[in-house]
Amino acid sequence: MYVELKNINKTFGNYKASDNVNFTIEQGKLIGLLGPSGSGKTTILRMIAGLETPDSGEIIIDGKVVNDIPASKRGIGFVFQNYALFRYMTVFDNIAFGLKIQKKDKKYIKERVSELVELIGLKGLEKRYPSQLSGGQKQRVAFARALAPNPTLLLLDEPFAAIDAKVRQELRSWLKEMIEKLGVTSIFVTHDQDEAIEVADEIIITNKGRIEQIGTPIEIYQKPQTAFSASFFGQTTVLDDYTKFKTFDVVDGADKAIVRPEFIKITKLNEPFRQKASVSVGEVVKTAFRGNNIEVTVKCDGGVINGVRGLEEPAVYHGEKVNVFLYRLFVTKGDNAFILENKSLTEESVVI
Ligand SMILES: Nc1ncnc2c1ncn2[C@@H]1O[C@H](COP(=O)(O)OP(=O)(O)OP(=O)(O)O)[C@@H](O)[C@H]1O
Repeated sequence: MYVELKNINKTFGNYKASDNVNFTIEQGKLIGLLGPSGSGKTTILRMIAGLETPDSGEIIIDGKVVNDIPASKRGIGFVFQNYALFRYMTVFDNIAFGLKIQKKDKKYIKERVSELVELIGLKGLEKRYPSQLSGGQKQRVAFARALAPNPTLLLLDEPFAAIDAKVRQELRSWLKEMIEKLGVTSIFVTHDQDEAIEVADEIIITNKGRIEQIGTPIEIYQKPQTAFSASFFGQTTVLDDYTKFKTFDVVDGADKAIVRPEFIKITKLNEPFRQKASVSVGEVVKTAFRGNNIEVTVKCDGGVINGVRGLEEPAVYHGEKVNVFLYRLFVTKGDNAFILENKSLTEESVVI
């Protein structure tokens, strides 16, 4: 394991920003720390960097406990959301900054900076000042500056937050490619689920100072282990009473049932559908064109749910009665989440 946090606690006043945080990260992985505002993501990053001290617990990097090692000696690169470039320094000098502090010789600095300028695709702009760069370019320079001293670990705090939507998209894929190519273990903080899904090899979900779940984006999306991960991730609707939908097991003491649009099949009454015997009938209360599909909101006996229909399927209209079939749902009980599959599907597979 390359980075390990063991029983980390950190309190600010009477607020527990880290509550017994434990996780391990393998070398070369790109990890997303994802959670709502105030859930303790930045605190974790700052403790790893050495900018904040845990009240208890151990931070281990490359097999060594680093709690007592100052930030400057941890060999970590840091990229902040607001670029934090030195305004009165050129691109070259910004990137060279860490190397000058390390007292590297001029020849080495020149070579290293030109290698990095090439890597970030800004060759020819070495003499520009930050004010003469776009947001995306500034963030690339910040990335190169953090990489210049060959850090063993790269920490990025909301690295895309200050960048406008279109460039952000480009920068995300660029960063992912770059980190894969360099193989440097990296942890980035985000509160944006799409960003975490798209960029991270693994996601650590934080909530109220605790770790809710750790896994690949697909694992967390498909198998949320806690009530929080089930409702935080993806576009969800909560049902009033899932037992009104046919062929599901009933969980004693369940609090909520959560569905995602891809768990639902909405069909017209006369449309052929294999599980027709197990559908519920609902009424369309809203339709919205979403570019690559139509979002359809249906009021059923068990609650109001959102599903999607493809653009090539026959249209459904406001006020129309439709069939609704739920493939699966997440049921929460306390902090736990369970996945319930529609029994009509399993029964059918037994028959086959
Ligand atoms: N130096 C500090 N002094 C006092 N309270 C702090 C300090 N740093 C963080 N906190 C508090 O600790 C909690 C967790 O903060 P943290 O910045 O780690 O959350 P976050 O998940 O990164 O949130 P955001 O997405 O808003 O940045 C917050 O309630 C915050 O106000």
